[in-house]
Amino acid sequence: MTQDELKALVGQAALQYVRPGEIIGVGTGSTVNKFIDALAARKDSIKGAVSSSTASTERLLALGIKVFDSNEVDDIGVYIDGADEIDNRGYMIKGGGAALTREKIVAAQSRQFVCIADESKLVGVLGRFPLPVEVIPMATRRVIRQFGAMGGSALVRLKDGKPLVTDNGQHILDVTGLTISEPLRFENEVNQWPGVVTVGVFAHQKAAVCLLGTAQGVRTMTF
Ligand SMILES: O=C(CO)[C@H](O)[C@H](O)COP(=O)(O)O
Repeated sequence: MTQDELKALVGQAALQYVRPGEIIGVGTGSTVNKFIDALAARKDSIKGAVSSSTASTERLLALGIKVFDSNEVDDIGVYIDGADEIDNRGYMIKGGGAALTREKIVAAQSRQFVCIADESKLVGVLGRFPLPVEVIPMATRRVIRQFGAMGGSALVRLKDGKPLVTDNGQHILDVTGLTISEPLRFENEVNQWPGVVTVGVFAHQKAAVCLLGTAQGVRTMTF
């Protein structure tokens, strides 16, 4: 099976976590796009969605799914999102699509995080994928230096030759050279650096379930 087919497989499998009458949380990325496509068949059974990006919002609206502002909603039953890496404890690196801050907010608002990913995303230790970090532009140089002191190397993510601007008006650093063996401690530490909006380690908002697309079918991991 191709990676695209594995993504479609887990996107479809995630429908089992969508309960009638609920508002669901929807993440961002190519795997979530497969989930949104599958959700179209169930759109009349749910109340609507809270979305983690303008890209997902547009896709949901185009299918006729109501999108609520996160501040309008008290309770989200399930949050479905992809990951750039996931380990066997449910800790993740996210933010490859630059939506990490809103993803963390919606995940924190939800009772259950269901991660959908193809098997290439499963790692022993987090850190192979460049770690996305959303930063306030005036803090960029300082935060780059702080990652340097930790042994990492941070670069500003570019789009069309200019710093990418997130949905929140901020920039993204991609950090390589780190091995994140203690994700909770790492997330706590980096979150305290002035100017860091969100670090792409999802340890406090880790997955409860991962639907992993493999050549043998969907493997369900629970944490
Ligand atoms: O965190 C994300 C976006 O900010 C995505 O979940 C992550 O990048 C995975 O994307 P894809 O499903 O396209 O591989």
